[in-house]
Amino acid sequence: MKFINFVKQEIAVIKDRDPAIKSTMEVFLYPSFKAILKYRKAHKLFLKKHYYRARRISQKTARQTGIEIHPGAQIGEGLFIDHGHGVVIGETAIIGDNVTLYQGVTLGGTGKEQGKRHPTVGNNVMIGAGAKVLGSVTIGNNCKIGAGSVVLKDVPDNATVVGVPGRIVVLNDVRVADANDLDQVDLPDPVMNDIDELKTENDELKERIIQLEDKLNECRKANSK
Ligand SMILES: CC(C)(COP(=O)(O)OP(=O)(O)OC[C@H]1O[C@@H](n2cnc3c(N)ncnc32)[C@H](O)[C@@H]1OP(=O)(O)O)[C@@H](O)C(=O)NCCC(=O)NCCS
Ligand SMILES: CC(=O)OC[C@H](N)C(=O)O
Repeated sequence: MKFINFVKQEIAVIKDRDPAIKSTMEVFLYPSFKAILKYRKAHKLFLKKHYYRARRISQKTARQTGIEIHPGAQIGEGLFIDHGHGVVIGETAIIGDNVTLYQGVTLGGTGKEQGKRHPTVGNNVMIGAGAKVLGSVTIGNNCKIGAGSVVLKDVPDNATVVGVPGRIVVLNDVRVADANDLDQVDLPDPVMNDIDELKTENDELKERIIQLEDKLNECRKANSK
């Protein structure tokens, strides 16, 4: 993409997603602007296997902006990183289009995986301040990851995830019941429920046997007359 088109796109993206911007010129002050511009350059070098030069750009940019994007990460159009401090995007992360990240977001590894070890993030996703998405997990399209969450599992499309570990609280615009909604004192006990059902069944069978024995005795009496 030509530089002028990149600038136009960035202006549109930031004006769309950040109510704090007041004038077009401010776009050049955003660390996100610099970090993404430099990432695109570093990524091209990475694809040509110029790994050292690519890393040199990304590390220098990290020092200047607080945003560390590994040149190997794959990033779609319209990424916006608001504020930026302490954002880390790992080598095998894949980010779709129109994604917003706030400060302190990590798209990182768990330290337990090799190869593809960073998250895949869908389109139109917002990841809140300080959230950590770890491992080769997939965040679906149109998801919101709450500030401060730690997400370790796949998230389906159209979900809001919050907490540590992350849990789905909204799916397809519907509030999802979760462990928080349970009565923590009288938790349901599935084994006890099964035993209760078996007891009831047993009582019914006992009753049935008594009825059949009564009938049998009546028949015997009738036959003996
Ligand atoms: C998660 C978030 C996106 C809201 O998404 P939403 O789909 O509109 O969800 P809701 O606001 O309906 O919240 C759903 C539930 O999650 C809870 N919740 C929301 N955000 C949460 C968070 N970050 N951590 C823990 N719980 C959270 C709400 O209290 C609510 O629970 P309740 O129904 O028991 O009250 C928003 O709260 C958030 O965290 N945004 C991050 C923005 C950010 O990082 N800003 C920094 C700017 S510098
Ligand atoms: C600090 C903060 O909330 O930032 C989010 C966005 N830039 C805004 O001003 O609303």
